[in-house]
Amino acid sequence: MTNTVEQQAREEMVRLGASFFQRGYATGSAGNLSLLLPDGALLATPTGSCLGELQADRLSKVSLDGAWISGDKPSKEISFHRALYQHNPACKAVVHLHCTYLTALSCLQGLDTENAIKPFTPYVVMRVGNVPVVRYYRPGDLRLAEDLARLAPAHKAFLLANHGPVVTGENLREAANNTEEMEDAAKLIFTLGNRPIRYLTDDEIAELRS
Ligand SMILES: O=C(O)[C@H](O)C(=O)COP(=O)(O)O
Ligand SMILES: [Zn+2]
Repeated sequence: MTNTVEQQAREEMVRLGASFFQRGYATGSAGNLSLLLPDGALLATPTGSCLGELQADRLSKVSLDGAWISGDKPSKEISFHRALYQHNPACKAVVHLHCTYLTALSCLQGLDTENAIKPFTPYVVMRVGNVPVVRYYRPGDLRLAEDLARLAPAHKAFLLANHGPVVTGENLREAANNTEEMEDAAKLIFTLGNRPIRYLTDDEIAELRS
């Protein structure tokens, strides 16, 4: 019987997965979630699982160095989740989705690889700062983990080219909120289309970061 804190973490992952699925942020078996447990192990969604149908007692438990401890077989992308925890101590949870607008953004040519979401509202800056783009690799390729490990010390959120977002947080709820804020920003980008945007000035951005 897992302890109360772990059991609550399991139930929160199931609840947030279901919320993402019911609101259309996740479909089919796309996406994966993880969080850092008090004992230093990771709780993660099993490979091939539907975020809308997670079962608390079947969630994958994995050590930070990658040993499969219990539950169903972990996500094929557990390597990039681990890389984020190992290279950014502030990272306590990771959300990866194929949500529509961020995935569409990830497919555009000519993205600024330093920051895919040029600030035009305050919220992405306030929540996650710049969102670097990781070049395309097939899902599960270990080079995703290598590239994210390099970016992790200085970033909280990332856009995998032609794939979708990877977003961290100090807990799973914050990583989810950060993800949803980014998806709203991406939706605004496509809503605004070719209309001239008044981007935030450097001073306005600096003020948000102070
Ligand atoms: O987000 C996804 O669906 C992953 O990119 C993927 O390919 C599936 O991986 P998982 O092993 O089901 O987490
Ligand atoms: Zn994916």
